[in-house]
Amino acid sequence: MDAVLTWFTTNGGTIDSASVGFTEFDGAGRGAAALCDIPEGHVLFKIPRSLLLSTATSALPRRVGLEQWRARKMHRGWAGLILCMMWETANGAASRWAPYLESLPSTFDTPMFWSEEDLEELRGTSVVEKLGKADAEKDFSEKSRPDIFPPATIPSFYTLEVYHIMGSRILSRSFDVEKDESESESEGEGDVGNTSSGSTMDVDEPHAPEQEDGEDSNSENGEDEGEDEDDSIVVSMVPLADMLNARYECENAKLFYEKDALGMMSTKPIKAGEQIWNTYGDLPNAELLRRYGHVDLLPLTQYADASTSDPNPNQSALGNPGDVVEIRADLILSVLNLLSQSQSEAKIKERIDWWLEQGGDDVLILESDHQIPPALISLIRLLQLDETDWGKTVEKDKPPKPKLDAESMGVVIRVLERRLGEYPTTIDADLALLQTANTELSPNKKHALAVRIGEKRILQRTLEDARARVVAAAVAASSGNGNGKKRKAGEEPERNTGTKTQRKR
Ligand SMILES: C[S@@+](CC[C@H](N)C(=O)[O-])C[C@H]1O[C@@H](n2cnc3c(N)ncnc32)[C@H](O)[C@@H]1O
Repeated sequence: MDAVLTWFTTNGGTIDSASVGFTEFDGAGRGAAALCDIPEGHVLFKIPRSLLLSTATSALPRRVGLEQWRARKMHRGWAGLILCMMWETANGAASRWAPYLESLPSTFDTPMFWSEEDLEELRGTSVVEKLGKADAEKDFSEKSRPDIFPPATIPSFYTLEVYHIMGSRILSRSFDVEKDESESESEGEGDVGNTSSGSTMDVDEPHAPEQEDGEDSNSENGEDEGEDEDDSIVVSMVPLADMLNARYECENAKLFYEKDALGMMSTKPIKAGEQIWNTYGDLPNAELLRRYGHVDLLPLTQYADASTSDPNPNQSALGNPGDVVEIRADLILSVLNLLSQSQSEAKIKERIDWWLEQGGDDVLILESDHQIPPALISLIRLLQLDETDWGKTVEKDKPPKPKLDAESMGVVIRVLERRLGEYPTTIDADLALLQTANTELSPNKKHALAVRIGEKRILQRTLEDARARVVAAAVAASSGNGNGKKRKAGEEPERNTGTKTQRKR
């Protein structure tokens, strides 16, 4: 840490060392802490743009030749930055970033580096299919440029293993930085630095209203933005800013653009001794684990009474409030097939294509509010339409309203049941394991358990609520609902306002 801090300050970086100290945190590696009470809006440290490591600042792209660099698509995705980081490391002390690169980790707790046995613990979650290991390996072989390395350095600095290490450093530490147009034009760099947006951490305009975080990449090699790639963003390693840890909704500092530098500024008052937290976007545990190798566990009040079979409700009610469950559209299709409600394959494809063109997603997201996502209902209804109504829907150019009738509620329940069945273990078995074997479990197994339990809690509660609604609707229907109107089981009760009810009376 001392070496990197000295390098930072001797190369133009500034740290308010009366306010901020860097230290080790139990289970979270290095981080920053407040040395005195810090007010909101205070600049903790400043990183000159020249210390950012990216394809715009490394000399490698120009050395390879900008045309070649582009022709090999090194300006897209993360392959270019990975190669720059490998090359700068191979340059040893001659690299401008040598002490910084030496300070970065070379081992990671992310599932990318897990054994098959540990990965099996994540079955049912979306983590494994998003690892992008094969894509990264394909990139390594296709965009291979061993010729730019001195031959003697190849076995240690230009291997698939090092490629994965650099990819993981980018995944867990990079920032999306807007290109400084004036600077790049004056240096004649043009758009060399273009690369796809894949980082969770981003930089804000000073005092700008809170912005949505940039869309995350789904693959480790950051390649999947394709044509929508934002050419004004450069994925960059930002020394020191990448030393801040993060925790769900704890952000008290953020990186902001300044004229020739990026400034880490407090976004809230921070008390002496408190940790200084950046934000990684308050991600669900599945994504935190995939990108950063840790999970967030906070008290979840809505699950305090989580399960009657839970021997220790306090412990099991820890989790990440930002957890979600992903439901793939093909699961809905297979449920409809089972219920013999499906159209022919060609017709289904036509409707799915139309749904995607309308901006719909092929992955539906359940959140911790346990509401059935309107998009899920709308998609189910779209797939259930007869030919006449499908024709009318296309004419109207609008997907069906997310109105939950009895038929679609039946499908929703089957989809949730099937989704829950994709995990090899039940939530009660997981909670029992957490209770009985917590201290014996390896960190990987504990992390996988936290991800699984978080997702299953959401699924189970959403399913219970949906089933309760069906029962309530059936009871109301059999009693005539008090308004003379019969409802089918599962159909939503009319949400009368007090005034309406009075009028009816
Ligand atoms: C941007 S770096 C932060 C600095 C890092 N601690 C270090 O030693 O360089 C992100 C990494 O920090 C660790 N980390 C960040 N927040 C954490 C947390 N709340 N709990 C555990 N580890 C955390 C994870 O290993 C993550 O991959």
